Amino acid sequence: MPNFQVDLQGVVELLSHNLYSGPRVFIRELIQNALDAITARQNLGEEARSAAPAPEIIIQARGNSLSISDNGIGLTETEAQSLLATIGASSKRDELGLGRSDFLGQFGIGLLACFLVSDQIKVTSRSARDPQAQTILWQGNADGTFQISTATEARAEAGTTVELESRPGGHWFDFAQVIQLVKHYAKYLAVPITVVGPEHQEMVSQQPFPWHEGQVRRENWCRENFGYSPLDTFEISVPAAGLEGLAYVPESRVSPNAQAHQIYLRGMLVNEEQRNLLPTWAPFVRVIADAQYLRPLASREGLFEDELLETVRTQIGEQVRDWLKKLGQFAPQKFATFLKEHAIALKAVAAEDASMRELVVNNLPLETSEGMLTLTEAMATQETVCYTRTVEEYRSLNEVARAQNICLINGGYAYEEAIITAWIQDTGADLSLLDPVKLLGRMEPVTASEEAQATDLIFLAQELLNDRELQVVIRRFEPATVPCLFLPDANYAAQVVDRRGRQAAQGAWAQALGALNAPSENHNQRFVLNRNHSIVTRLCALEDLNRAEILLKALWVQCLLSGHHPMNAQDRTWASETYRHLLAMTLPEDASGSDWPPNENEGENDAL
Ligand SMILES: Nc1ncnc2c1ncn2[C@@H]1O[C@H](COP(=O)(O)OP(=O)(O)OP(=O)(O)O)[C@@H](O)[C@H]1O
Repeated sequence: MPNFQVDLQGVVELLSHNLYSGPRVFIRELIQNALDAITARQNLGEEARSAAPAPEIIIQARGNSLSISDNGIGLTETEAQSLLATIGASSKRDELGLGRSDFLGQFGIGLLACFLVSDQIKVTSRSARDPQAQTILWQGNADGTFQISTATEARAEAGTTVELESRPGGHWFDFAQVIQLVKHYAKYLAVPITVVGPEHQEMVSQQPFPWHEGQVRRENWCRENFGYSPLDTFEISVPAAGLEGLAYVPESRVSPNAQAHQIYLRGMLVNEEQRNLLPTWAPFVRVIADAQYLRPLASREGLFEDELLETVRTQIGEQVRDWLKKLGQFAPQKFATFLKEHAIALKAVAAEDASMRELVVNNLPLETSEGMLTLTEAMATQETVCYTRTVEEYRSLNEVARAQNICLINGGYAYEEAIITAWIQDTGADLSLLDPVKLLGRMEPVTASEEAQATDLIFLAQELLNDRELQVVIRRFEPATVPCLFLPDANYAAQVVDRRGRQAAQGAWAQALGALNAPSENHNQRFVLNRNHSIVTRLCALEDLNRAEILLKALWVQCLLSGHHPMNAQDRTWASETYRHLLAMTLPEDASGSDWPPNENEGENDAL
């Protein structure tokens, strides 16, 4: 049966454009092969291991050519024939064809990356399996041809050398370039790598990972690599994945995009921007870690999403929670800074994640009518706790709610209502949206004679405010300094949001939204006059209904302004009238009161 034909150039094109981030990955693939060969030699057994020289990798960067030598397992002629020239063939898979966890390679394509920078790959190798093994020379070409022969010059030791020739004008094999690339991928590798240049040489691997360093160096690493000073650092470890690492929490808030982790596999860099290493609820932690057993993607530039990675995420998540707990217990000042700096990120996550919600609810103070309190503090110390959906509603009602022994929480800031409602669902806590009717129910009714005295006034106010579809009532409530109160109904916040949406919408959308969401008729709204306030007491006794009307309009306007409620055209006109009356009263000729109230028709539509 005929075999498939392979267009090598087509395959190399495919790798370079769809798999690898760029030609520079050739050096990573070569180092990984050298490292796997050293591991394979160590796997030969105790005897072979003790007879083998100390592992090392030497790279010669000569500008127009590059060679990399290892003293690993080497290749026999048969192995070279079957493994080097067959795309997809690899010696690093087990009997079931699965990648073996002690090797970095498994796909059998890595060596092809060399064709991204060279038209020729020359491999000189001597196998460590057989002391009598000959040195073989395999030469593969970008046009898809290859030759294999016995090398004219025998290697003294087992191992492999791969040589590449630069294309005209190529810069990949310059000494400085090679040093930079090797450092990038392999500076933490345990095996020594020496890069030899035309004039000097440099040892570039075997740098300690930051978790093997003292605190000062750990922090410096963070500044140099993540670009910020850490508020705190803690070690992480997931034995099931052979993972060790260091987690950094920034001193001040960082953009969510900064949640990119540095991940290494057995000392080789896989990805500097790994995203799925931590649970999404921990955007305030950035990690550098090295793992033995996580699986890389074929591109080797990310991690394969499997059960082990899921375990890593869960266990690192638990370690972040432990760190938070300890920080709260033993470093309250740092913990406070953490909460302050990362409040928005914490709240965003808490709206979705129950465990983060617990942390936020127990530790993040919210604005309440009793001062800054955490949700659990408010629930533990206050008899009745309610929340508002908007900042405006909170501002207009917090003093009055407080006086009626209701602790009011401002749920108008980002994520707060979502956290509160989710927490009520989690715990069944006795906490609800403030119902203005309930607030009204807590106010003291006036006596029958006071009610009778106020009848005309209430009737007049009802008539004046006819368009607002509200009920005017009179009660006694604290604080006595508040003469009146506008109590929107419980859906008020939703209406405000709706209204803002309609105002922001343009053209046809505005019309469509307007038709769908026409302002609803609302008879649950109340305008409450406070009989405890001296002006209201005097107003009830006032027989001059002209004056009463002016004062009622002024009270209404003041009530809207102090509660940050929206004003319509009529409210604005009344506001102008009120100011005009005030100004007229303060002028010397009007101070006698002879011309008071001033003529209603003068400057009717003047806006102040
Ligand atoms: N330095 C080396 N020493 C010994 N054998 C080598 C060396 N380099 C490559 N080989 C052999 O060539 C095979 C193919 O290498 P290649 O880099 O293409 O794929 P791989 O390393 O097996 O898998 P991956 O594509 O995941 O890197 C390897 O499996 C290995 O057997």
